[in-house]
Amino acid sequence: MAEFMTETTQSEQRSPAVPRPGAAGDARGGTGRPEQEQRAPDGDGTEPAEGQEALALLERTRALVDPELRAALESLPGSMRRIALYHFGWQNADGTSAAGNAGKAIRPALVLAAAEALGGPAARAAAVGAAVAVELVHNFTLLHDDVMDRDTSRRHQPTAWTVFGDTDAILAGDTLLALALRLLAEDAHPAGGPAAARLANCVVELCAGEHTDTDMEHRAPDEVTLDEVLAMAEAKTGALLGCACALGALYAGAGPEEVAALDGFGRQVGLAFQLIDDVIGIWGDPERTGKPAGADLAARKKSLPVVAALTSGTEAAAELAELYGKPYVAGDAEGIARTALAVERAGGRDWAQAEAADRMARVMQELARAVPDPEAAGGLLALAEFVTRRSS
Ligand SMILES: CC(C)=CCC/C(C)=C/CC/C(C)=C/COP(=O)(O)OP(=O)(O)O
Repeated sequence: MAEFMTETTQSEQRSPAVPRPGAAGDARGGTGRPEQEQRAPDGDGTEPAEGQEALALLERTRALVDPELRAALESLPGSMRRIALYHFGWQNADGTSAAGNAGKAIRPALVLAAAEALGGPAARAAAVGAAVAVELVHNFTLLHDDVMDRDTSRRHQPTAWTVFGDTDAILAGDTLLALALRLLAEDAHPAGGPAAARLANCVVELCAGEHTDTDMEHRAPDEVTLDEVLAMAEAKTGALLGCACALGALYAGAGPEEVAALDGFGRQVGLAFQLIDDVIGIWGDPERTGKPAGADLAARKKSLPVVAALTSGTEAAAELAELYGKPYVAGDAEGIARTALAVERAGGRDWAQAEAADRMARVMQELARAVPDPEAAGGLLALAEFVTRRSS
């Protein structure tokens, strides 16, 4: 399977490589498992045994979703198709074909696993178009997010805006969003219409979450509360994972209560996912993540571990607030290392890991409510564990 990545590499002016703090090992998931067990799969034979089920699901998802995804992209006008195929790694910038790294496929895997959990293989087959739609929306957000954050690399290749320019990358993102909604609106399955409406609502929530995220960058360090940043993470990341599960439920013919329960499950998975993403963003190994550790600190992002640290009332919190109060100076790797250490000393890292573990406990509760049969719930559980165990 393609290499596993989370976020992107930011512009070098904003994001130096960060020496890792003395006590800090690789980014850890919130499950409290030893680092070796939490390593994301990378094809070097170190995958934990319990991650194999998720890996197999992700691979099967790519096999089911990619043909429809590619067909949808092929239907686009040439100008947009070129950028989209480049973004998914299926074409080089000059239009020649490429092997591709289209991402982990976590969201479409959740759609298919939710559909199968409630409706068996027939529901899973019916939900492939919805899985494609969710993956298109996810990639719309990535294209736009890279422009906004000036990130220069994603999935080990230059971001679309660095190759085609801001305008074209934004338009390609808009096109993917429209394509996603068209796919659902044109689906003859009775769930198509409700799924389109649900996905559209989710995009509204995502945009509001992203707005809060960027807005927080400009607010003083002592102005942002932990509740606010948790709500932001739920909107920015949890909403789409929740929606993915809800769409799977809709295609299984589930009623409103089951759909809501699956949405709740996906949101908790999404929060755990973002907590780990934020930990990786500070202490992750750049070799594995493909982005220099500390990029979020350089951008003065109010990520979850940072806000936990800032609101801890510790001496290190005051030091962190002072560091965050000053703009990042390009190339100041030592300053970033001090900032990471302050977050850690103020308890931000421990908090994020404990919170991710807590979210996983809620994930289990939500899952038991949504899919009482443990055997049917197996795929969803494997995916939930996978996202909190990853280190890239
Ligand atoms: C409206 C707007 C611009 C919203 C932005 C929302 C946004 C980008 C949230 C971050 C979510 C996230 C951690 C993505 C990486 O997903 P992944 O690691 O699953 O990516 P992959 O597909 O490369 O595997």
